[in-house]
Amino acid sequence: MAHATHPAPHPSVVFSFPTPSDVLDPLASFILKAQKETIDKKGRFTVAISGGSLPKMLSGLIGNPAVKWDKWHVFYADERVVPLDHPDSNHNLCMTELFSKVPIPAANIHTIDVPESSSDPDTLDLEDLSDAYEKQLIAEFAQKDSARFPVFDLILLGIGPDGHTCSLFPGHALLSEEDTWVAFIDDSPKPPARRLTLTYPVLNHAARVVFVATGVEKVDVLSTILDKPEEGLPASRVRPVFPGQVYWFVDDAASAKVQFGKSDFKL
Ligand SMILES: O=C1O[C@H](COP(=O)(O)O)[C@@H](O)[C@H](O)[C@H]1O
Repeated sequence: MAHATHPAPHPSVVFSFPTPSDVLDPLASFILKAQKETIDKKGRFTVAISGGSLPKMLSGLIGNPAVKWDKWHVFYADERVVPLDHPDSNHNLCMTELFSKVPIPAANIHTIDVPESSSDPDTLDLEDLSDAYEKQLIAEFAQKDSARFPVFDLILLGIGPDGHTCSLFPGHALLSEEDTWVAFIDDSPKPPARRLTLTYPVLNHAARVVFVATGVEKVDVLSTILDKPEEGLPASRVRPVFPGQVYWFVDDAASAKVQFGKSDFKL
């Protein structure tokens, strides 16, 4: 069977700033520009968001009247299978750092189906949970366009010091997932072990993927991701199909060893 040929993905764009706090305003401005372009065209803004250090880096959006929170439709790029109010939950973290501080309608935040204060989330079936989360994505995306995979307007990701992103870990079988939109993992090398994650087919159909990484603990992995993509670390494999684009918002401590060209930030 003949396969459609796609133009090669755009090279990543890397912005580096002196300190983590210098990242906040440019990142917020970038997100606002993406929001405006998208809402002007289709009236809603679909966003996937990670946990870890990322939510705190979105503080430049808090109190900004230009953010149209009622148009945001938020999914989690990955989630730990723990109660939604558990300290390990990415939703709990995003609520604490961002969503509790802004007027986003609760219905626009799509969580996995693990009740708050659930006493034994380990009894929940991971396949059922990932299927249910995929159904939430289908409800948002599949009826609005005929694309085989959802096209997020913006995916906001972090990286671990081992090069993982979402819950896609080095050497794991999930790196080869080509079909499902949401997958589960029960052997995450970083606790907690049981997680759901968006897959590469979803990440690699996004309109924009923004990685945020700061601090000296990311310095070695960032140069491997950007300068040695042939090593195949999970974050290096995020290469959205044309016209999708990857952007990096990093600080100088994290990018100190990066040879890959950096761009001046301008909107
Ligand atoms: O476990 C996770 O780790 C990554 C990276 O976290 P960070 O604290 O080093 O930024 C995060 O992006 C992901 O959402 C989370 O589940």
